[in-house]
Amino acid sequence: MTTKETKAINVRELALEIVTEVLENQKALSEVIHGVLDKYQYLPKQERAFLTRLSEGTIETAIELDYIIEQFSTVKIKKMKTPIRNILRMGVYQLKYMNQVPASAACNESVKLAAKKGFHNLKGFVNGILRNVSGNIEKISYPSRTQNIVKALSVSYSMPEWILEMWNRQMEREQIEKVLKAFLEERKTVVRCNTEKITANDFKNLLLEHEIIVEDGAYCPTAFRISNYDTIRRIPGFQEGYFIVQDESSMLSVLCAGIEKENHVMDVCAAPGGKTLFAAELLKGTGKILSYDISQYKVDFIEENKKRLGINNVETGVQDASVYRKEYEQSQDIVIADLPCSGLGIIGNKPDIKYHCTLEGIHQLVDIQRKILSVVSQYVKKGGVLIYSTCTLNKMENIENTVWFQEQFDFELESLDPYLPDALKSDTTKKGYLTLLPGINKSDGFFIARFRKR
Ligand SMILES: C[S@@+](CC[C@H](N)C(=O)[O-])C[C@H]1O[C@@H](n2cnc3c(N)ncnc32)[C@H](O)[C@@H]1O
Repeated sequence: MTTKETKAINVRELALEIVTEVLENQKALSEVIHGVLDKYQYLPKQERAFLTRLSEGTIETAIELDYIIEQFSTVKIKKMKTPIRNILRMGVYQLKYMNQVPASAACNESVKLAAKKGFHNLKGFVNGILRNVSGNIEKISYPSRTQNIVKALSVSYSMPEWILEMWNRQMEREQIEKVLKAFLEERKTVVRCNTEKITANDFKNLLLEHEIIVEDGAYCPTAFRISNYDTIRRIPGFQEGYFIVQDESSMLSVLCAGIEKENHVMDVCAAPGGKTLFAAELLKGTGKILSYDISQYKVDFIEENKKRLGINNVETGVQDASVYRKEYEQSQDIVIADLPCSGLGIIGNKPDIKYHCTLEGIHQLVDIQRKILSVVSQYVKKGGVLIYSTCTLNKMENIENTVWFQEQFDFELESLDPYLPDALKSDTTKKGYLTLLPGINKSDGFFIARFRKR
């Protein structure tokens, strides 16, 4: 592709495509953005970064952007034509959050984009609103915290009100604000070094040699927080399988399993394989891991990671965890049940979750989680361990499921403390469960419970 041809690609138009797919058509941001970035791989690094920042940022702050737009528009945001609504959102995002974009460029490019999408008649409307926002950006008044705290937090942190109301019943106000703030902060990517192939120290030095910024993880010795890289696949050591992207919360859940050499482990909802492959590493080539997921498409991700990391003691397969298989009855030392969940703990990385999640969806997930737990608990040997984890923050899917499980089955919670760094030990970890909160802990939002079969 020549420079002339790349110039013809309007990055803001691509961002509009991403924002529309996610905010209007309920698509998952990670899939849409990867699709676009793959298709336009030849775009220079800077343009890819601009595209990512503009589309992710607009989605992340959409509730606040809508609030701002409505201060300056006589037409309600919901009544606007879809492309105009999203062009305005992106325009306001550039004005408010992208200092490197001159205000005139943010306005002019938005007007041009409106025309390109066939809305010549609305050029003046777009121009008028954006110029007005630009001239008054410092004077916008936000909803009062004393009058309506839920509305105020919803606008400031772009979090749907129903989620805040639910959290209000479950968490302290101070905790909620820390979590909300952390979701909007720029995050480093966390990777786990594959010590089957390279020592943590050599891996760190390799990254530093390539001018990647590296910090040690907060809780796990082989975890690193990295930044200043182009794409994951271009990081040195990726092809060689020296590392895998994995949050420390996920690593901790595997450590809490207390895996010992020769153990037989089953990971029932395993794709893309983060926990499976860490468990395999802890087994040091001994024992066996059965690693399943619901579709071949998903299992292919585990296989891809397994091959890249050079792990042999893992057998993968397609299996619906909610369907009982007699041959596994009481066969496993450890069952890892990292179940499908509403994902409210990973909104920082996947901001689309907050718009797509519903209370009804959560109730359905609780049913699925309970169904899977009741099936896979039968695969644990007597005296074996079951780890239940989710990457969500709500009591229904976490502690309430844990209590329910203990009441229904012959399992008891067991302390996590032998497996945790001191910084994470608490009254609840002693009882057998841990809730990690972004902004308070250096991780995604996550829940881990450890059960022993009687
Ligand atoms: C939270 S993710 C698992 C992440 C994985 N444990 C890791 O650490 O990389 C949940 C997984 O459950 C899978 N899943 C959903 N329903 C399932 C079912 N009924 N049986 C098996 N897997 C299922 C999804 O495809 C998804 O990959």
